[in-house]
Order: sequence, then C-alpha cells, then structure tokens
Amino acid sequence: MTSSAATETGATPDTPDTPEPGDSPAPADAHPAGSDTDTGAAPGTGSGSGTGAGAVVDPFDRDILPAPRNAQLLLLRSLLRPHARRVWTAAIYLLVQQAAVQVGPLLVAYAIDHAIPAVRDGRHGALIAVACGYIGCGIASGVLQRVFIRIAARVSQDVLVDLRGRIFRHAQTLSLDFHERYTSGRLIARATSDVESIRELLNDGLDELIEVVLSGIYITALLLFLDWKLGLLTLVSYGPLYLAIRSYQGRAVEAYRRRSTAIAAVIVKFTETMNGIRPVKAFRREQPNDEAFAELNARHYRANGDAILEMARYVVWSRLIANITIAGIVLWGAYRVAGGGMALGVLAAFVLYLRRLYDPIDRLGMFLNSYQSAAASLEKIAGLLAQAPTVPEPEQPVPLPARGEGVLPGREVVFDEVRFAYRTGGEVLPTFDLRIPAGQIVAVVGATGAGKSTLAKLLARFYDPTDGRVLLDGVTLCDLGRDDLRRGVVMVTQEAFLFSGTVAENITIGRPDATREEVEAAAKAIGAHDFITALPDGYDTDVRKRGGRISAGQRQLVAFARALLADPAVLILDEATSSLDVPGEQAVQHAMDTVLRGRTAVIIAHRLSTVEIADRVLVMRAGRVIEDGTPAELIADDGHFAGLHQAWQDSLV
Ligand SMILES: Nc1ncnc2c1ncn2[C@@H]1O[C@H](COP(=O)(O)OP(=O)(O)OP(=O)(O)O)[C@@H](O)[C@H]1O
Repeated sequence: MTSSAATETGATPDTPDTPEPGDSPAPADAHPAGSDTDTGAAPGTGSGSGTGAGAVVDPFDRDILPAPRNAQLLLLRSLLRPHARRVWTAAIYLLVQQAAVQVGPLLVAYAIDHAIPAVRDGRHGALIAVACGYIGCGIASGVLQRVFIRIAARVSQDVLVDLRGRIFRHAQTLSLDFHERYTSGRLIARATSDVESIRELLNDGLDELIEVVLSGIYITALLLFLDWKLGLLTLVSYGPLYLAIRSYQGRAVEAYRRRSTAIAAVIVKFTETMNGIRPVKAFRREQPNDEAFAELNARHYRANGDAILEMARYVVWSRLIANITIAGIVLWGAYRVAGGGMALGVLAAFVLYLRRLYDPIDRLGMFLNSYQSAAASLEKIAGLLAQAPTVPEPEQPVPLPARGEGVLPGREVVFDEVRFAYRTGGEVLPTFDLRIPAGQIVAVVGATGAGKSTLAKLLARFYDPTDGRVLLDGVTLCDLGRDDLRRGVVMVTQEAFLFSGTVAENITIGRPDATREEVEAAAKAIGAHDFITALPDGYDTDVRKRGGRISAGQRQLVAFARALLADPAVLILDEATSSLDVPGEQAVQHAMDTVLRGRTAVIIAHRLSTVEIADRVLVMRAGRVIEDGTPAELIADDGHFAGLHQAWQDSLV
C-alpha cells in the first residue's frame, strides 16, 4: 500500500482470498445493520457509525463510485493509446476487407446485365473476369479478415491484461478507508465479471459491430450509386431503425447497469459468507444466508431477464422495419424493371445488398447488448480507478532525522492537536494531544469503542487526522516517504495474517532483502525457530498447504519475527486476546518482550498481564485520555485503572 506503514493488515477487514481463523468479514462496528443498499451489498459498505453518527449516507452505498463525467472515455483512450498503431493498422485492413466483401453483388449485377448477354454473343471474357474477380475478392477478404482478427485479438488481450493490472494496482494504493467502505466483493466483481464483459465485447462483438457499421456505410453508398431512388427509400428506413436502436440503448443501459450491480451483490454476499465461514458455522447462519443469497440471485435473474427482454423488443421492431423496407423496394423495383426503367441485374444486386444490410440486424442487437454491458462495466471500473487515495504519498518526502551508531531504534511520537472523524461517522477523537518519548512502551486500555484502535491506525498512517498532526521524531507522518514510513512504524494486528507462500517468505515481508540467516536469527530471537523447523519443510513449508497449517499463537510468533526483522522505530501491537493456550501465551509474551526492546511501542492491551511490561498506561474513554501514568501510579491513584487492576487481581485468586 502506498499509504500505510508496513503492517500485518494485509488482510483488510474483509480480505477475501485467504481467510484465517479470527478473520472477520468486517469490523462489526464499521458496518451497522441496515447498511444494505439497493445493491444488495452485504454489510461492509459501512453507512456510518462512530460516536454521534447520524444517518450519514455514504456515496459508496451505490455501486457506481463518483467519478468525473468523462472518466470512462479517458480510461478507454488511455487503454488504447499504447496500441494506437496496431489499432489503425487493423482499421485499414478492415476497410479494405469490407470493400472486397461488398464488391460481390456489384459483380453479380454486372454479370446479369452485361456478361451473360455477352456470352450469348459468344464472348466469354467478361463472365470469366467476373468469376475470377469474385473468387479474388473472396480470397482477399478472407486473408484480410484473418490478419485483422489476429491484430484485434492481440490488442484486446493486451488491453485486458493492462486493465486487470490497473484495477489491482489501484485498489492496493487506495487507503484503508476506501476498502472498509467499498468491500472486497465489489472489487472482485470489478476485476472479474466487469472485465469479463469487456472481454466479451472485445473478443466476440466489437469486430462484428464495426463490420456491421462499416458494411452499412459501404452498402448505402453502393445502393445510392446503383439507383438513387431506391437508395433513398432505403435511407428512409434508417430513421425508424435509428429510433429503435436509440430507444433500445436507452433502456438497455439501465438494464445492464442493474445487472452488473446485481452480479456484484451476489459476489459480495458470496465472498463475505466464505470469509466469515467460521462465524457462519458457529451461529448456524447457513439457512438465513441461503435465503439472502437466493434473494440476491433472484434479483440478478430478474435483472438479466430484463436485459434479454429489451433485446427481444428491439429485434421485433428492427425486423419489422427491415421487412417492410425490403417488400417496398422489391415491389417498386419489380414494376420499374417490368417497365424498362431499371436493369434486372441492378434489382438483383439491390436485393442482395439489402439482405446483407438487414441480415445482421438481429446480431446488431446482440452486439449492442455486449456493448451496453461492457459500457456499464467500464463505467464502474472507471469510477473505481478515478478514486484517489485519501492517504496520499507526499510529493516531496521529508527524511527522518539521521541517528548515530548503536542508538536504540525507538523514536519520539507526538500527537499534536489531532482531531479525527471517520468519513462515515461522527468525531472519534476530539482534540487529542499525546507525547511518547523515544523507547517508551505505552499500553492503551479502555472500554470497547473508546478509540484505541483509531489511535493506533492514525499512528500507522492508515488514516490522516482530520485536523492536527502526528509526528515521528518531529516529522509529520504525511511528509514521510513510503520507505521511511515502513521503517518508522509497523503494526502487528491480532489476526497475524499470513500470506500464501512459505514461512520464510512470510517473515521476509518485514524486510524483503533479508538473508535466510537473518530470517532464522529473527525467528530464534522470537522463539519461533523450534516449531518452524518441526514443520514438514521447515522454513520452506507452504503455510497454506497440508501440514503447513499453524496455530494462532504460532502465527503470532511468525508475525513478531516479521516485525523484528523489519526493525521499526515504533511498533504498534493490537494485542491478541483469544485462542492462545497458556504455554502459547507465555511464548507470545516472551516474543513480545524481545520485539519491543528499545523501541517506542503502543500496545492496545486487553490483558492486564501485558500492561505490567509497559512503562506507561493510557486509559481512554470516548476518544480522550482520562488517566495517564505508570502502572504503579495509576494503581495507587484509585481511579478507573486501579478498579480494573483490582478486578483482575481478584480473578487470579
Ligand atoms: N472504519 C470506521 N468507520 C466509522 N467508524 C468507525 C470505524 N472504525 C471505528 N469506528 C468508530 O470509532 C469509534 C472508536 O473505535 P475504535 O475501534 O477505535 O475503538 P477501540 O477502543 O479500539 O475498540 P475495541 O476495543 O472494541 O477494538 C467507535 O465508535 C467505532 O464505532
């Protein structure tokens, strides 16, 4: 991520692909019930919470993100620009190919009106020339078509690869705030079903659509050339045909937008359920989930049906218009041929051309179909790509002050008049000041919803403060470059997320250039070496494969080894509370001591045993620090912390 410090939160709250025990689809507090929208988007779209959150309407609840008006066009242009030469070459091939195709009926007219009468007079040259010309045009058009298809296929493949890459890269650069609101299911829908509908257009429809349009232009010109009166009559039919197409397009674009939104909702529900499969099982949510999924599926079915129905309507109208025109022309042409005002060959050519003109008209509906569907998808992708990170990289990064040899890694942290509100909620931190000297270990305690995680996320620069500054050794976090921020602050979250790959690779994420010796040294220091070497392939065990599965406590140890290797100035620990057995907990406690040594640390402490290793304790309530001191001072003070401590002591007895 561009914006964030190195963290364990490779799992955004609803990371879809690699659920781990303890992963939850999304923080419950961020996704209040009732945030479902007309998209059917499952919880995860976050329509407002936080202290004092009213009914704030999040624009993200709509499936289409706000974007500049011409975002779609700009995207298309930027996708095609690198291939401009090939696109023009393909266009020229197509122009010539269509010319070769459309010569056929002209040759037939010539044969009927001139070459056949000449044969009667014993002159065969013209007919042979016509036959050779016909074959020649057929071969030329076949060869040119093949070349065109090859070029078009290559361009479309390149465009799709580029588009998928852009979606992935852009989604990664977007801030946590975006991901919490947009949900991973929708992102997957953009990268899969929406890219797929563009692929369908590029691979199966676009060339034919262009061919139909191009042949329409050629044929119209030829008809006017052959007989301008009948040609004009054909032109008249374009009026109602145009109206039929326009009205179809108007209705179809809506139908396709609804369809694309509906399929996104199906994917969102699917990924959310599979990510949260453990709570689903624990609370026996299978049946309600089935029902909710069936409803979303039915909505997609209806949206799809609407789209098909629109096309059926269009086909009926366009056929009717075409048939009436052909009947009119044949009738009028026949009278004129009978009266000697028109050559029979010309009428024959006319009929052949009209068939060529109107035959693909049903398919035109189909092509317009895939065009509409692709346009709706492109609109959504363009909306996504138009989102700017809310936590941007500084244009002119400021380096952290240099430090001498042998100095401990910790740096000073200052919250300077920080105020913070989530975009979708009320203010969580009212004016907040805090100074943590370099190397101090601070434990933050407080009731749920007090703002502890928010404090940590501001320090990790997952978010920027609404007001005020967070400083690291005097440098505002917003001014720190990506590398300095990664070396500056690391956050280890409860989930201790592991990526697919080996144990060693997972530890190396802390410092990609680390050697195997350094990885092992970090694991040894943390106390993870023994269990890692006991795995089927030791450090090379794939954590997602059979035998590579490791326990929650062991995952924590790997996460600590990763953090130790990263060697950050400030370490934030969102402390693990659950699923650790006692020996596991002791191992984690020991690892924690190792990884914290010499660093500035902020621990969101749930267990008071952790608080005992802290130099200082902050007790938070409603976004404010209500008690601040060493553990001993606070216990002596007889305040909130003293009460908590007493209750804990009593529970140990
Ligand atoms: N992404 C978000 N969007 C909107 N509001 C949020 C978001 N995350 C948290 N909040 C709100 O901010 C407030 C503080 O939440 P925070 O997670 O910082 O509390 P906490 O003290 O860490 O709680 P816990 O101990 O339960 O983790 C809560 O009211 C919560 O509903």
